[in-house]
Amino acid sequence: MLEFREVRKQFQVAGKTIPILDIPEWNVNQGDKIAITGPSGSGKSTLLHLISGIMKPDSGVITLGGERLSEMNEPARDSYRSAHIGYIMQDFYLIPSLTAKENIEMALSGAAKGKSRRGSVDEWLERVGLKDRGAHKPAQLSRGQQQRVAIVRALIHEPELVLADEPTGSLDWETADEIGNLLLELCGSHKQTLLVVTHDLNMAERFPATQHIHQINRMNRTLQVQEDVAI
Ligand SMILES: Nc1ncnc2c1ncn2[C@@H]1O[C@H](COP(=O)(O)OP(=O)(O)OP(=O)(O)O)[C@@H](O)[C@H]1O
Repeated sequence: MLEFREVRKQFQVAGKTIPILDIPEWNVNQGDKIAITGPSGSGKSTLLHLISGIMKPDSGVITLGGERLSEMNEPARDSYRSAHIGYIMQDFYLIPSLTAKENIEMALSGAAKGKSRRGSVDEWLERVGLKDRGAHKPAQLSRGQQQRVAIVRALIHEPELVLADEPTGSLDWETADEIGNLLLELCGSHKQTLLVVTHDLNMAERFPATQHIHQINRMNRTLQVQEDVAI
């Protein structure tokens, strides 16, 4: 469902070009559940930004669900993302002035407003243990509860692909455990593809597959060989 071919991404910083990702070939199948691990600064978030179309690669082809995402313009990538991808960001990005329910409803548009195939917003809130919290604003919720709202917002329109960037990064271990289980449970019973960037090894171990960014990124593979030699 997702293919990378000769994808390169670099950034310009203070007049210098810094290569970040160089991915010759990477394939993800529909329904795969993959934890992506790797050192800080190795390009994990950049990888998710490329997959979601938030960023474009400098060269190469990214194909998602049979569509060439890397060749779309920004509005087309944005509308592709809202229709097909659920993105759980590290800092939740809930709108502070809206209630939990209103934050979730934003992800449902047109005919789907108020209800998805897998139930109403209230049913989703109940499913994630927030039955009585729909009218609460983000500041009135704990971080774990805010993360549950962010998860429902990302999943309620039933995207084929779910991306999560450090979904347990700022949570205590017990809450992190619950959130990890919840994500796998909600995506597991459906043919949804789930890619999670995480530093949390407990979380990664729970996934059927773990891929280190070094395995995906040719440049990082070279770097790893050098590190190994240095050791
Ligand atoms: N917009 C940008 N402009 C310039 N450099 C950037 C930009 N975004 C990311 N970088 C750089 O690209 C590299 C990879 O960043 P990225 O956030 O993808 O790493 P990461 O593996 O997700 O790190 P972490 O685990 O710390 O979140 C870093 O060196 C970062 O400074």
